[in-house]
Amino acid sequence: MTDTLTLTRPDDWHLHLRDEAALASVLPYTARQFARAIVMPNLRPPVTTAAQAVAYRERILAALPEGSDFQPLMTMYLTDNTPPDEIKRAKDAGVVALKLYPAGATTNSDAGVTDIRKTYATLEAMQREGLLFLVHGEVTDADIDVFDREAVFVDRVMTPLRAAMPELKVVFEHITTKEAAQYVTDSDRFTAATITPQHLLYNRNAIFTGGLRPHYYCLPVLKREEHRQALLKAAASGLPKFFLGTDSAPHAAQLKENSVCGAGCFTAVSALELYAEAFEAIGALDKLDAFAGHHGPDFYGLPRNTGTVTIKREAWTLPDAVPFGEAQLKPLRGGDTLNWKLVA
Ligand SMILES: NC(=O)N[C@@H](CC(=O)O)C(=O)O
Ligand SMILES: [Zn+2]
Ligand SMILES: [Zn+2]
Repeated sequence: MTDTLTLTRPDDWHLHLRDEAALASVLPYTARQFARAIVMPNLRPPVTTAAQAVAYRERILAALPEGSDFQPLMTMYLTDNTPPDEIKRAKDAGVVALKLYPAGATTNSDAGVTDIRKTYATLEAMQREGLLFLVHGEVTDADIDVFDREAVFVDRVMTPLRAAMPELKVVFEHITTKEAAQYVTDSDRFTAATITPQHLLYNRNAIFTGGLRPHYYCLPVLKREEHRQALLKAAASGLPKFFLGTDSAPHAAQLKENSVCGAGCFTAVSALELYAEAFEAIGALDKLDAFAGHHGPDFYGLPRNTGTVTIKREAWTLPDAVPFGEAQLKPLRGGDTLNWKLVA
């Protein structure tokens, strides 16, 4: 049995840091585990311009713990009206990607895209400039069952998008279904996907175990077991198109434990440990290093990190709650004992 695992220092390719006091509360957890992270732009108001992305990066750097060399990788929120000439400014400002939030699909997506064809001129500019396109892959039509929204997105949006923009690098974010896993597996080298720890560890029963469990509610929502199995297979396949993206998405506890519960699981405190648990359960710990530390930078065209981190088999209890500005934040699995621990 493996008891100590040394991994390439990993990056988180999908992360929500929020802003102000909330940012200051959650950033140290990620900066401790990861060298870099793709920072999502769904603030209120969203980060829609290069200038806003630069200002947000400054606020993140200012909130970092003393001595941290964590590097935020900035994204912008695509709208129906993002002008194509903003892409050149974005590139010059060091922005690496734009994010598609279909209007109404998830947390802070009201300003999102109503019809992707409206954005094609901007996507063409991204293809030219080499910026990546990150997609929340769910259709939002009220007549589509919530559990089918990702699979329908593959047919209605992904397939035509790939045909129209074949050399745009697209990351299908936080995939949750066998249809998405299959689509990405079969596609060419311009398409990749991130996978969260919760979608590797849980199926939709977790939301309903002994009562309604708001901390297991995120979007896209957890799916049936057959989908979880397909995601595990993809994550452990060794294919370079699948990589780590926690989608750690903090919401104050009082807004999760509420009559309307916000979507998002907060996993930043123990992200690597949760992935290790998922990979170990299928005997694939040897595949974790490339998933967490190689495939992401390779796809983004960035250098791999040179340092390492070590995780150990050691029982520890995840805190029930941590501060979140003035509020409290409940980590997924808070209060539980985890069997892997990041030690250095
Ligand atoms: N995943 C989630 O359930 N929530 C994310 C938004 C997102 O990534 O869709 C959030 O910002 O809270
Ligand atoms: Zn999303
Ligand atoms: Zn997200």
